[in-house]
Amino acid sequence: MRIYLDLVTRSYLMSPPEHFVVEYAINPWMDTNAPVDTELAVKQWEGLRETLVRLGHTVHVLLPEIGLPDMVYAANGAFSVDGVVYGAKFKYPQRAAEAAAHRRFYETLGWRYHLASETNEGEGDFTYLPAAHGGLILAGHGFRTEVTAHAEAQEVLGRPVISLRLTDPRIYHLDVALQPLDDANIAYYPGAFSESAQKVLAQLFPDAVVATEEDALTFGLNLVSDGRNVVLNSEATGLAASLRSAGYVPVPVELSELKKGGGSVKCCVAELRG
Ligand SMILES: CN(C)C(=N)NCCC[C@H](N)C(=O)O
Repeated sequence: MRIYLDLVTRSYLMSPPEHFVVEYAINPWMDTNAPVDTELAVKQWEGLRETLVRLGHTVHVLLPEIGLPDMVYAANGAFSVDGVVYGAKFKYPQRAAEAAAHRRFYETLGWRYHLASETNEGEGDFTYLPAAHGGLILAGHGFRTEVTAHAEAQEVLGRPVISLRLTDPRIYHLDVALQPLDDANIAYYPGAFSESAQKVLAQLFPDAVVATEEDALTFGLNLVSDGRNVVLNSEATGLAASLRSAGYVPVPVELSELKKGGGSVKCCVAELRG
């Protein structure tokens, strides 16, 4: 039987997809000719927000802005650890203005905000495990975040950063390939990483839930876990079964419209680590 030591109430930031459309293509999932149902996207997003609230968590809402259709992917706006925020600096100009909206939010909370010099996409490519090896940041590079941002994040946040190179363009952010399940363990798909990164992950996380390519491409790993409940895309039925066998409680949600922009559960949810 699994004992849920890490189960605490968490705080999240989400931004509703009121202006969500696919009018540019900056990742392999985006097709500007495929119709998007914005109303359905809002309904599905609301289902995700309600799920997190029902599980006992706090969800703050960042007002969406006209002309920033990807703002719904709130995880990409910053990365915070212990009330210190490393701001995003987006790779593509289409998303650049989102960083300022996130900055205003964190400054309202009174958190210390650091403006990044290096290109990075917040929690898209950074994650934190407080109880792994004394507190470890895992960071992806290869498609969006520059590896130089990993060193900058380590300086700003004062935690060791493990750099992991991503190699599959369909899996262009770390949070499509790997997510923490609790404060010390992860689920990940090895095939998304370089051989060396795979060795590093196997060494650091011998008890990880190892996912398949299908789990990753159904955006199953783009999950939000509170240490017990794992909220994940309803298409990822294989990963849900693996998580259940490992002692977690999968909580499927439908987010088909937001997959058209190249994201799912985790992309829509920034964790506020105060
Ligand atoms: C899980 N992923 C990939 C995220 N963390 N974010 C989704 C960003 C989608 C946006 N259209 C883009 O391409 O930037």
